[in-house]
Amino acid sequence: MKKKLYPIAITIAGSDSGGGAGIEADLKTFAALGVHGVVALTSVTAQNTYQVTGIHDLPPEMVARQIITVWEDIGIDAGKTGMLSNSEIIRAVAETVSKLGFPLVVDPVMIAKSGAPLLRPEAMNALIKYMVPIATVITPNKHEAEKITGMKINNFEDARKAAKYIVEELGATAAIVKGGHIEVGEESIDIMYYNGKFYEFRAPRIVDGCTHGTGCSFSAAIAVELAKGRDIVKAVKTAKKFITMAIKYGVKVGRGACPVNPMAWIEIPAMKYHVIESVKEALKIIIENQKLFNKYIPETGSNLVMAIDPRYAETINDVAGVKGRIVRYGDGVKIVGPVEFGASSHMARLVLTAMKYDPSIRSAMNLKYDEKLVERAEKKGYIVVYIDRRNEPEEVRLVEGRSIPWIMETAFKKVKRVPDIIYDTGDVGKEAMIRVLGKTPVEVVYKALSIIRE
Ligand SMILES: Cc1ncc(COP(=O)(O)OP(=O)(O)O)c(N)n1
Ligand SMILES: Cc1ncsc1CCOP(=O)(O)O
Repeated sequence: MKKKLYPIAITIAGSDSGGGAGIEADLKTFAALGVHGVVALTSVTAQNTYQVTGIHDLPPEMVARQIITVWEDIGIDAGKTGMLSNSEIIRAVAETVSKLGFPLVVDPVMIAKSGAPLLRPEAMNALIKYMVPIATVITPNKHEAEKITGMKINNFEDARKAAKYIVEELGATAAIVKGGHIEVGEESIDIMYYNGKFYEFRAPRIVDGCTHGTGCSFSAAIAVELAKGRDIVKAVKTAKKFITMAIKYGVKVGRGACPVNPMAWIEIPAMKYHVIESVKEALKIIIENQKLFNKYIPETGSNLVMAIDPRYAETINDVAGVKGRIVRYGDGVKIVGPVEFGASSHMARLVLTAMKYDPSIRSAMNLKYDEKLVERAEKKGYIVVYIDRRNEPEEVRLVEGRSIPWIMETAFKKVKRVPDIIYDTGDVGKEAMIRVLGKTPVEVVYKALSIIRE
């Protein structure tokens, strides 16, 4: 069968005016995972990260009409439901989806993270009676699974029983009981029952991540993978990876539970590509001027680095640099290895610390200390800071990796901003060094060239 270039996924769900959950989270998820998303809106909510102040349900015929209208022209390969709000909407959706017959992920939304009810109490039975049997996959959390099954879920054994019950007694094809609030440990474990077997999906638990919209985005990601024709197990595996990243790199806005970030899935790889290209572009300028740089490459070698966006940069693995560094070679220089993330330790930590003070400073390079370079930098009006490494406290010296952050912190304290240049004249076993900082590698290299040139 010929593969479709644009698989279509539908979200049948409510709108979250805060942009974190509901159709807003679903459409971001659809786009990030590469399908065309279409919508049947069920309800408009006035909502932010900590409260829901209003709910306005659409007429059930209008919900059904949206699904049918999209189907007739664009087609639907798979769908998901979110907030269905009342029993009339549930019936209209169940009837329409059953007629059209596409795979459906049911996220049995009942209560918002903020605590507001999103399903009327009168609709609980309709949800169990009409939605569960047509679910290809249903994705309840602990509370939702308890409501659907009438069981108490206190551990993974209970979660297994509930998942099996939802499939064997209530008629879903597969049921995933999400482990977010069950036996809280180092991992977040979801339990799925499907085709007579149990499956576990594990991911490291993100302690301080953003969770508003988690259920929406997770179920939307499963729907995407089903729309692409993946089997249920593969679809859930991808969705688990996807949601872990969306929680970890959440959108830190609002006073309540901050929203997940489905765009992280594509934004981070795109950024990494851009960062690598930026370092490479600047390395070309170094090679074009290698005779000038030759004299100013330190014995330990030089590195040129750039970090990804400060919203995402955490460790040296988020900073790209030259593997094996830049070294002196004949009367020029040699770029020893490829540009890679995690290739630099010293300059990467310098930039990570600088970004805490000024997120726009994402790049740096080190040069051999020469007083002429310092003089020229001062003459040019750069902010230049001298650090006396003999003042490095004992507790900093003794801890691997603490010196560079200390140098940056001390320099910042002196001039109340991230300087253009931080230099030191060395200490026992420590080579004297000039560090040039800037927004981009090209800016850093031109800054370096401007003080190297006589
Ligand atoms: C319109 C709308 N739909 C669904 C939700 C639920 O989202 P959230 O409160 O973050 O809970 P989960 O996504 O984890 O189930 C909502 N708040 N609004
Ligand atoms: C600044 C510096 N200090 C010791 S080695 C060195 C050069 C660059 O090191 P890295 O490749 O770890 O950034």
